[in-house]
Amino acid sequence: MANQEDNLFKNVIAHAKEYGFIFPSSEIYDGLSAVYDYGQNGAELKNNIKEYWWKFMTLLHDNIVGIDAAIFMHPTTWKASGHVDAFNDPMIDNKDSKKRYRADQLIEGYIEKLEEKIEKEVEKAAKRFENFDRDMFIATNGRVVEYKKKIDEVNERMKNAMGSGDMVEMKKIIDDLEIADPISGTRNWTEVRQFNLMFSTEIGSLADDANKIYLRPETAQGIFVNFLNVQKTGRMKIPFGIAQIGKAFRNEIVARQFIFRMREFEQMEMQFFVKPGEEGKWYEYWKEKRMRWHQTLGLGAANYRFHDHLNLAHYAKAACDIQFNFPMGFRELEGIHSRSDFDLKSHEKFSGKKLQYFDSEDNQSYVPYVVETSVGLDRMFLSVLANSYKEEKLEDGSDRVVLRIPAPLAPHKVAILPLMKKDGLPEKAAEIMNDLKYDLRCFYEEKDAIGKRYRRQDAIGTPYCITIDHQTLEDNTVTIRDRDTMKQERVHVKDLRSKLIDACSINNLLRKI
Ligand SMILES: Nc1ncnc2c1ncn2[C@@H]1O[C@H](COP(=O)(O)OP(=O)(O)OP(=O)(O)O)[C@@H](O)[C@H]1O
Repeated sequence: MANQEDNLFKNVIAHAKEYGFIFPSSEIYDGLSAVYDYGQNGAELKNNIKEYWWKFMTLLHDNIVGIDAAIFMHPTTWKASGHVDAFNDPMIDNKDSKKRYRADQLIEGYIEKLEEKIEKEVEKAAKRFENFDRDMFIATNGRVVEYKKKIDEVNERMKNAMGSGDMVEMKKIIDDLEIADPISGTRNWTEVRQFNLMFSTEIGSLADDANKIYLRPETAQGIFVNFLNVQKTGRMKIPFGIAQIGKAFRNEIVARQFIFRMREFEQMEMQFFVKPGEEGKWYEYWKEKRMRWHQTLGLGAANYRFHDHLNLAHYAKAACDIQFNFPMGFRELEGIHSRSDFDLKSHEKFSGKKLQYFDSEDNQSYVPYVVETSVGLDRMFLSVLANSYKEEKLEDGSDRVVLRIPAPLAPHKVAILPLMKKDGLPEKAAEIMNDLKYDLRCFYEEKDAIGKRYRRQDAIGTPYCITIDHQTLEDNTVTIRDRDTMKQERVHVKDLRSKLIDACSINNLLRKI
């Protein structure tokens, strides 16, 4: 990360704490690594993101229903899903810095550097030649062709090593590429070891292996095991989807970068069950739909891109990420996976129960194929927070920090500010608030000068401030101040509701998708 972006990210993190968005977990005991608590403003923002997702899935699609499965599941679930045997990350330690890394991420970092080199060559050439043909240049320039060859070769070696669980080969790749620890600068590495990411605990009073259960590492399996329950009781016809929002737990090897990679986090997942053979069509459909959902938020379309997976899981037909331009660069925000019938078939095998759908049109039973969309709620939160955070210099020479959070997601939609604490202004303000509070989350404040109060609302992203002054008592008008433009206009109290609801409603945002 470049220094400037690094500093900005640090400021975002500090701001999130100072203004009640995110606190380190159990902070009075010095915190717990990669675990965070959401504060009074964070919880509201998070709930609004959930609502935007949940309503998109379950209101806008009459063939998608939502469930809420338990975190604990029968331990065989995780045998069937492959997590007990294969939910591992390869870890490696540097003996000098004593830092721990994911071996695959070290190798990916090497590949990223080659990709950056290619981009630099492209940029240089684009400046030199008129009518520059990027694809032609990449296909023919000697240096770029070499870089690309190297990338393919490394990717192929890593894919094979990860696929077969060959950790000796993973270590060899790191040695061959002469990858050094960014901290110590040395290549004094340990062997690469597999590390299972699932947390386990015991159920009941006996602490022995027979009672061992796991904290779910993904919410998807709660959907798969309930597939027939939902299909039958909801009389669902294929294609249909099951959506869920819930906690997931992963003992991540390297948990840095604030809430981007946590050990306890939340996922918003939807499994879409389709007829075998139709998964390709639905995969494309969901890719497009999910991208539109993101872009409608208004954080800037250019901040999103697709990234196709080259290394597919053995059961996957296709997989891609929607990446977001986080402060540390483009990273995965959401995964879209065509998972075939792997999960349901595997649960059939391990449970001995049929998980088939009877298609009355074709008069046949089959195990449906699945297309999954899976987005991290905390990563969504980070994308909104980091993108909204702005340090601005104003015309009068002063500074302000403002969170330009999309209005429908803002923790508070409107601040109600009586200009003074006397002359009946607080009473009038309370009257206005009592009318608005059923539709819009309001923040009431009467302390300090109005300018100071505006700044505090800017810092928590409140899109509108309403000031009640003496004129309000005469003609029932108030001033509305817009967070982003800082412009103020005089509005009649009776017009407030419709004006504010229009701008702040999640339902209106959903209409734009
Ligand atoms: N440790 C984590 N902390 C926060 N969010 C996470 C974490 N792991 C996964 N997610 C979120 O859940 C989504 C779906 O999970 P999935 O298993 O596809 O992630 P993943 O491919 O393992 O992610 P990564 O490659 O970043 O570890 C991800 O796109 C991400 O938004």
